[in-house]
Amino acid sequence: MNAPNPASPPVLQLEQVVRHRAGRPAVRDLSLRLEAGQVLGLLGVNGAGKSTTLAMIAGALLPDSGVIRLQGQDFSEHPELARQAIGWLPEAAPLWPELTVREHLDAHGRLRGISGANLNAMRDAVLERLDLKDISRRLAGVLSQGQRQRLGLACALLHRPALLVLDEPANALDPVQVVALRGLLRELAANGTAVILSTHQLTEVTAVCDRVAILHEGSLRHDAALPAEQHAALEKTFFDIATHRAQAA
Ligand SMILES: Nc1ncnc2c1ncn2[C@@H]1O[C@H](COP(=O)(O)OP(=O)(O)OP(=O)(O)O)[C@@H](O)[C@H]1O
Repeated sequence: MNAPNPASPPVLQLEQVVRHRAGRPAVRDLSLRLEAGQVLGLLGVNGAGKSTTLAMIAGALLPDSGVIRLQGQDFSEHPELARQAIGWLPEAAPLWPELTVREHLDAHGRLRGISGANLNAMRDAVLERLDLKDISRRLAGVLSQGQRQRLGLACALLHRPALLVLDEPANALDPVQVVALRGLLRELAANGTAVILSTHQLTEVTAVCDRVAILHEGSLRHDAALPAEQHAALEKTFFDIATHRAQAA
């Protein structure tokens, strides 16, 4: 996908980020960078630290130490950056059951200072792109799991963020929607959006990611480009790390 531009800072940069949860290290000394147009797959066994990492990137959790930069700016000094530059889909899409699909998108837009004709255009674009047009007046409380997931994605995408942070985005999607999601992520990347997605599905990573990072016990054990000829090797790399057969990369 897009080659890094040496003149502009990376969209996302983590420097030696540490985070404890319930007194135990959940993320240890994590350094990572992501350029515009890259799609990074974040892998790891249950409890490896993926969701904790994504929540810190999205600004929902603070690191204990280390720095997170967004487009070159220290996140902790510019917390408002998250709202403008990041679209986040957490593990379970946070929805209000009593609001309609359309009202969710309007609320997300207004939170980001978007209104009027702009908001209408942006809302209609994501309703169309996420195949939500026919159910736009339905309450979130009666949506199926896959529809909820698509609404969560639509909320994350509405304001056209520079960085999309997706925790298990294919969860609950049917095979047709999984393929549509792959196409959407490729299209966003081609237009310069940086994407980081956590998943347990190695097939999702080989289908859309051009880089893969593997966390194990909170530490980054692998971070490399994923050219098509290495797709078959990913399974071995993952299992070597997950079963402690590999040394730290
Ligand atoms: N809310 C929480 N309170 C306390 N500890 C937590 C909390 N959330 C996660 N942890 C702990 O932090 C560590 C990392 O968890 P995290 O959810 O980031 O892993 P994960 O890789 O996303 O796992 P999974 O694949 O199961 O979603 C685990 O040891 C987990 O038990």
